[in-house]
Amino acid sequence: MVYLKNTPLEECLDSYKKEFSKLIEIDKIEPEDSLGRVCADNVYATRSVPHYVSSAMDGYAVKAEETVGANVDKPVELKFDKQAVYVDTGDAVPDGFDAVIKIEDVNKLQDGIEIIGAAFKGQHIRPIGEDIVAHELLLPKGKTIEPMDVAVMVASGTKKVLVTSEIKVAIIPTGDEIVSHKNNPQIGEIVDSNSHLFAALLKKWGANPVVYPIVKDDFKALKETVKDAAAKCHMVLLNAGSSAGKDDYSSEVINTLGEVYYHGVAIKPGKPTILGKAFDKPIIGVPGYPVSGFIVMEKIIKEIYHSLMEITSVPSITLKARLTKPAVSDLKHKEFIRVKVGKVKGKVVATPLGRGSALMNTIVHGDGLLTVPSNSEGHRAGEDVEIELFKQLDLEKTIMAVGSHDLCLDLIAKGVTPKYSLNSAHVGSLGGIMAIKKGQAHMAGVHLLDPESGKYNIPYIKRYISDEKVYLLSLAKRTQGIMVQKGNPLNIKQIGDLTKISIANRQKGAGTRVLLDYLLYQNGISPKEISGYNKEYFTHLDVAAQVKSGRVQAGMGIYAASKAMEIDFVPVFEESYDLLITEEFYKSEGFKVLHSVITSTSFKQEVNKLGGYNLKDCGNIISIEGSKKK
Ligand SMILES: Nc1nc2c(c(=O)[nH]1)N[C@H]1C(S)=C(S)[C@@H](COP(=O)(O)OP(=O)(O)OC[C@H]3O[C@@H](n4cnc5c(N)ncnc54)[C@H](O)[C@@H]3O)O[C@H]1N2
Ligand code: MOO
Repeated sequence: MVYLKNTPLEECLDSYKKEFSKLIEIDKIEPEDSLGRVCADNVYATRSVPHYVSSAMDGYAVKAEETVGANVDKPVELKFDKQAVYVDTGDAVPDGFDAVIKIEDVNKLQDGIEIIGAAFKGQHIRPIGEDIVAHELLLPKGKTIEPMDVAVMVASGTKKVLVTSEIKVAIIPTGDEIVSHKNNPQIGEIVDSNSHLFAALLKKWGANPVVYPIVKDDFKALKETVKDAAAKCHMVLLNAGSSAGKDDYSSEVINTLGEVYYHGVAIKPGKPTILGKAFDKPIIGVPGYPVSGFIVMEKIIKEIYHSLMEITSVPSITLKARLTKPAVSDLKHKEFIRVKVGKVKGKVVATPLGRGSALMNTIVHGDGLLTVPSNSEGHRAGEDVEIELFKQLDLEKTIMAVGSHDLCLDLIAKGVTPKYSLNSAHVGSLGGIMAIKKGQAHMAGVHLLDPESGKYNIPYIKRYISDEKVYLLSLAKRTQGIMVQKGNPLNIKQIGDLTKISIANRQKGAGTRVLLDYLLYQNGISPKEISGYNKEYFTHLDVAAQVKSGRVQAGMGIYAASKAMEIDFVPVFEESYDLLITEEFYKSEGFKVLHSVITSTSFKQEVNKLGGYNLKDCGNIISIEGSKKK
């Protein structure tokens, strides 16, 4: 079967947008009801603000020329009514008066005031139109109305504002496996989260989403639903069924009702997007994977929506950052890579996150997008790139943690919020040490056993970080063990038992993998004797999930992960999970906040609730001097 074409994004958008005339329906509404709506015409002020000469302070209106020469040695006296009139802030300044002296700067007498300083003409006076002048342009056509826009319209006399009618966008979730979030999903069933994502985005943009009930993979049912949606809405989004699987009907349905212009856009994620037209309306097939859906909404649907509504797009917030890891890309697609951003040693750094189109967490925990154009193979680590931020970030208040993951880090993240935000990227203990060495992180979670000395972390830190002083904060002693299926049906008791079963392992450089290697070595077992030794997973929870699913019978990990996955645990070893900290971060305010969280009673209580941790040394810090440091 011939798969989809791969048309460049800009080419698709340019020609597709031209297919549709602008939506010219207009509502005339009161300004107070207009928040989030889009101006269908320029809005001009009908009244100046302020519309009379007013006092900016509580005090006395005076005539500037009568105050000339006043000083401490020669105070000037001004009589009430003719020379000085009391005014509150906002009061009209009487005719003939041209300055206001603040009440605290006058000495009140029986029949007037005494002043010890001259007032200049216009002092503390707000002239007519100081803020807004009648007939000036308040809001241009195409502007989305914000809270202060409502206020200026009301203040400057707008009685009715012309806004573009809210566009109705149909969202049709499809797929035999898709169920409502109100159901308890069975194996093979997937909760419809996309409809909620799309509806929320559309609402944020000011559109009116209409979510249809989930439609099964049935050509006729799908066709009827699209027909109904096109009759009732301005645009139709068909979700999933966009690729070329046996039950992927979106393209066929659109072609039957109208025409498919493009099937396959050269972007990643989002490749199988379908741009079509039926009944003169845009009918768009959005890919099923949630991140693909998000990118297609942001990069395609938003553009089309803005074009139909003649909305002026607000440019996104961008920032230059240095990549901590390579971001490779293929030549065929424009790729949108999610990244985390932080500031370490005065440099803004960005760490690429997982690429999977199903990974919603990369949007939730990510800070922005790195766009790699087609015809580019991407970027090397250390290159400066531009990041499009999801939201404004306070980089001075961001703590970058790169290294091994532990559930305690999530509790620390909760504890430092809202003063700071903890950004963590999981690259294993060794990856964390290297990130500290390269100045790409403030701290790294580490738990690496040195097989020769039997000591944790310090030998590795000394080996890899030789030219600077760093600090090691003891977080917890963690019980590492063998995670097994509930009830331990295979009666696994020790490392030797792993030779009889299949396991899931951690990635190279992960402390848990180093520990497994050490224990295998001590027991005289070669990794080759362990089935599944080369199956790599990035977190304890990933391994626990493999065990829970029954795909493997065991995996090394921490107690808390087995507890979270409701499987069983055979304790084997107590290891040190520490935080490696740069000197710069150690001396910062952020570290003080972090340390106070770690040593708080509430943090310790929460860690103890997770189980499998010993906190006797928690919070202790040692410094490690680089051997090459002069
Ligand atoms: N043989 C090929 N298969 C696929 C290709 C390909 O090139 N060749 N492309 C992959 C890419 S890339 C994407 S993206 C997806 C697009 O899939 P569809 O749009 O056809 O959607 P489905 O296959 O039905 O579902 C994919 C995935 O998304 C989940 N999904 C669907 N709807 C929802 C929803 N409402 N809420 C949450 N999640 C949803 C669905 O369960 C699947 O897991 O195709 C690849 N395949
Ligand atoms: O296009 Mo898919 O959206 O790459 O995952």
